[in-house]
Amino acid sequence: MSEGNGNSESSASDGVPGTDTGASPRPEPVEVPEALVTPAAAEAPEVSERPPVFALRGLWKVFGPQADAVPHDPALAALDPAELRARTGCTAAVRDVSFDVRKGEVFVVMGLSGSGKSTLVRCLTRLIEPTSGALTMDGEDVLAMDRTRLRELRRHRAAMVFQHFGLLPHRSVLDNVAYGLEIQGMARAERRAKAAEVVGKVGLEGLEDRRPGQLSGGQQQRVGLARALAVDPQVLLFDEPFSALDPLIRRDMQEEVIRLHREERRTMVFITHDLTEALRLGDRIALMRDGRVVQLGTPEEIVGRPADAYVRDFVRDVPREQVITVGAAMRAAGPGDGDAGPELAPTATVSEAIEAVARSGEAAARVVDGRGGLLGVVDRERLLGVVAGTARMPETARMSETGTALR
Ligand SMILES: Nc1ncnc2c1ncn2[C@@H]1O[C@H](COP(=O)(O)OP(=O)(O)OP(=O)(O)O)[C@@H](O)[C@H]1O
Repeated sequence: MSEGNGNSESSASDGVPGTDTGASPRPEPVEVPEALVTPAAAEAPEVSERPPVFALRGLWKVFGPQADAVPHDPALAALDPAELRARTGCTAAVRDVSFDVRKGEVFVVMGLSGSGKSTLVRCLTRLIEPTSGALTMDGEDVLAMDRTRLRELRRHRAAMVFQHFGLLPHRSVLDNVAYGLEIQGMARAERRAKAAEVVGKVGLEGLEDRRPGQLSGGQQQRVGLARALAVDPQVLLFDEPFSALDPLIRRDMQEEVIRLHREERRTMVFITHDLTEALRLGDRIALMRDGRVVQLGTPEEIVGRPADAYVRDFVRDVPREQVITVGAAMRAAGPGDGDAGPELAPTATVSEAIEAVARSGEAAARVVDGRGGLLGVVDRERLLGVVAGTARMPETARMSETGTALR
């Protein structure tokens, strides 16, 4: 068993026909989250300015007897999932997907069961072989890598954290954490020292000598996370790591990921079918449906400006005021706007602005930059418009960055 190369690990839906329902069901209502502010947004440089780690262009993964023909035949490529299956026996799990995962971001792949999330993320390290398209990591052609180079990629550069922790039952926590380093050939003393360091990082001090069976689910997942971190990969890939955990533990683990990301700024790709989790963790979210990326954007963009009726329906129950910032909701300042009302940074949420305005008794809040310069104003009407879903969010360059737009 190895999560280093991950070959023995498979998600519940891998290879399980019947998880593809063809027609996409309606999304489940979301749990009402407390604060959905993008975790790294405030301090990080613009995501669009960072170099890509993974770059995907026109990537396809088709399962079935005529797989290779589908991407190259416009008539077949245009069929909906049910028609494609009926005509060819094939499932296009990933359809013509293009995007960049940028250095230091938490890139969330979200979608309902069967939308292609696991297949897509497994294609990144060729645990599943893409059918066609282009894929690079740090500019290097992943599809041209030989076995040795691929193994290196999986062991050193991109580590996977799975839902089923894949821990070795007869080994201690410390030796489980050290496992990836052992595969890399690191000497025992050195790898145990490194593992001990990482155990501390994920809050497992004192449990080093326990066996996995003596740990709770949350603790086991921490071991899985520590094992992936121990090899110091450039990218962490999470495949629904927390979906088996109960809600409170799950929340703890999400906080853990946010904290680790704040500390290390490691690039993370995180699969989830849970919108609340996606909004909480993601710098950007790729929302998948039937193998396609139907929208790619920040949580604020997805909630504030859904690309189509499907996305709108998906985010319908999200408390918009907790996601949308005053930077997006503000209007230009007019005469007399400059001197009254509380001051807010553009990254403050509408919810925070409502509270600030209510406390101040003023009619509006002023949105100011770091030096106190007035950027705009959010008045009561604007704030209510966001809550009611009637406010129009401004178009930004990043909002138009969908998979297809990149080609
Ligand atoms: N080995 C396979 N052979 C045939 N079809 C497959 C295979 N693996 C996945 N599929 C199909 O590809 C589609 C996408 O599956 P995938 O597991 O990537 O979805 P997912 O979004 O990760 O779903 P879940 O959230 O349930 O894990 C589904 O229709 C699935 O049935």
